[in-house]
Amino acid sequence: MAELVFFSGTMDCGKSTLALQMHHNHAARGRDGVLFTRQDRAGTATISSRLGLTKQACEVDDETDFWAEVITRRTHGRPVDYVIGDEAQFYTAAQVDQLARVVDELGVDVYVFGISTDFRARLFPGSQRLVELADRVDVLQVRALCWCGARATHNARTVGGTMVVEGEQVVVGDVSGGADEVQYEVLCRRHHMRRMTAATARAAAPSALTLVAAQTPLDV
Ligand SMILES: Nc1ncnc2c1ncn2[C@@H]1O[C@H](COP(=O)(O)OP(=O)(O)O)[C@@H](O)[C@H]1O
Ligand SMILES: Cc1cn([C@H]2C[C@H](O)[C@@H](COP(=O)(O)O)O2)c(=O)[nH]c1=O
Repeated sequence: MAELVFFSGTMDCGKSTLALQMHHNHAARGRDGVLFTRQDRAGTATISSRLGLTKQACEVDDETDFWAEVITRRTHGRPVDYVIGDEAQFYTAAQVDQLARVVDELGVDVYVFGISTDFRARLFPGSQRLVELADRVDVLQVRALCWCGARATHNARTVGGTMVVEGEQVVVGDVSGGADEVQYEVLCRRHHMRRMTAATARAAAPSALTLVAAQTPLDV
């Protein structure tokens, strides 16, 4: 039976890598798939993994109708056995409904990848709808780590290393970048709630942070 699976995790935990691996494995067995993404860091119509893989994909925007995308391809003779969607947090709730319909009425497997929560630890609308509708939510097993060594569960937005809690929900960016730029850092819940990034922890207690590197996770 076809299924809608939401593969979720923090930024930088390997979601895009897994999306491209799944595509490779299915395509290698002769299955026909369509790749989608929205606002990838590397540019329009691209799925990019920090491990270096990139693949062309269809860019999703507010007008995209996944039902129509699949029906059109099938009308033109493509079987469309599966759909892979990256950066699914940026999809609209209506688009997630379309994906569920593609699974249920067309028997297409839909595998979507994205972060669940934003820099304020609030669900993105697309992710919320996926949690509501997916047959399964799979949390990626590769652990992204907080600076303290604990499993990172939250995404912080930083400017100059300091966590910010005001701003637009969507600001495309990376976990590394120029010091003054908006960037992101993954944290455990405790340090997200305390707004304690690696830079602020280092400034507050340089020796404690050095210690953390040696004994992880540490109760700081
Ligand atoms: N130089 C590297 N060597 C080995 N693994 C790396 C390297 N750079 C990134 N990675 C791996 O790639 C992961 C990020 O993969 P990516 O698919 O881009 O993440 P996501 O889509 O979840 O943001 C990191 O968690 C790490 O495991
Ligand atoms: C937390 C958060 C993230 N984003 C953006 C930043 C990146 O462009 C993507 C996540 O990409 P990744 O492949 O999972 O690293 O989302 C955002 O716009 N708003 C946020 O709050």
